[in-house]
Amino acid sequence: MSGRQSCLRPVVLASGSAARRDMLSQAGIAAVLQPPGLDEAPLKAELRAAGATADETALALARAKAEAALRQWPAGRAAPVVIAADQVLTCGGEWYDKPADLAAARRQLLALRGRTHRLTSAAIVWAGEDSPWQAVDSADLTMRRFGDAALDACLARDPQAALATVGGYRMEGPGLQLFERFEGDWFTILGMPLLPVIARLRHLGVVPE
Ligand SMILES: Nc1nc2c(ncn2[C@H]2C[C@H](O)[C@@H](COP(=O)(O)OP(=O)(O)OP(=O)(O)O)O2)c(=O)[nH]1
Repeated sequence: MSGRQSCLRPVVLASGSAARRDMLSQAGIAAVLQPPGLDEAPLKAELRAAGATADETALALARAKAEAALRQWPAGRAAPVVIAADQVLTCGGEWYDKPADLAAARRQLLALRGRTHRLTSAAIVWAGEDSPWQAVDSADLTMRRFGDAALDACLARDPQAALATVGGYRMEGPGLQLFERFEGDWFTILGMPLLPVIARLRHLGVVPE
């Protein structure tokens, strides 16, 4: 079969993330989008209070999103292959969440200015096994000591990024101007360790070897 998806099972992306939607689609993976509708905050707080690491937290949240999507899957339809992911931002022992508004995004970016923060992205691929396949990867991103003018220009050019991303920036957009360097996988930064996920889909026969 050509490079078409060969699996009879639908692939579900349990995410409302445009970045995850786009990276799968651009890689030629057709997925049904099913945002999990999960309130992550209480689970994240519980995990942190229990001393979970960023890796453990991102994996647990990704799994919770996959479970939420499976609960919504219509009975009687072919069981899907579910992909879910989560991303955690940490810096100097502090954990950061998606900014609530532009002012919070500005404060958060000022807090990260001139420092290196870590993005930890976890993915779950669940095809009905007792326990799902999982992968977690991190990238370290160093921000310049940018001026207020550069920050305000970035927020003005890409206000959506400030609210749709955990860091308040899009690396593939004007946010890149705030950075000095980064080390790690590009897709991990965008929100999901994509190559291991595609390798898992190959293993499951969803995409050809
Ligand atoms: N386009 C883009 N998105 C980014 C970047 N860095 C982080 N993100 C996005 C990916 C995720 O959508 C978001 C991380 O937050 P979450 O892991 O909680 O996912 P989100 O709530 O967006 O979607 P989901 O929980 O999967 O429904 O930040 C970037 O540089 N570019």
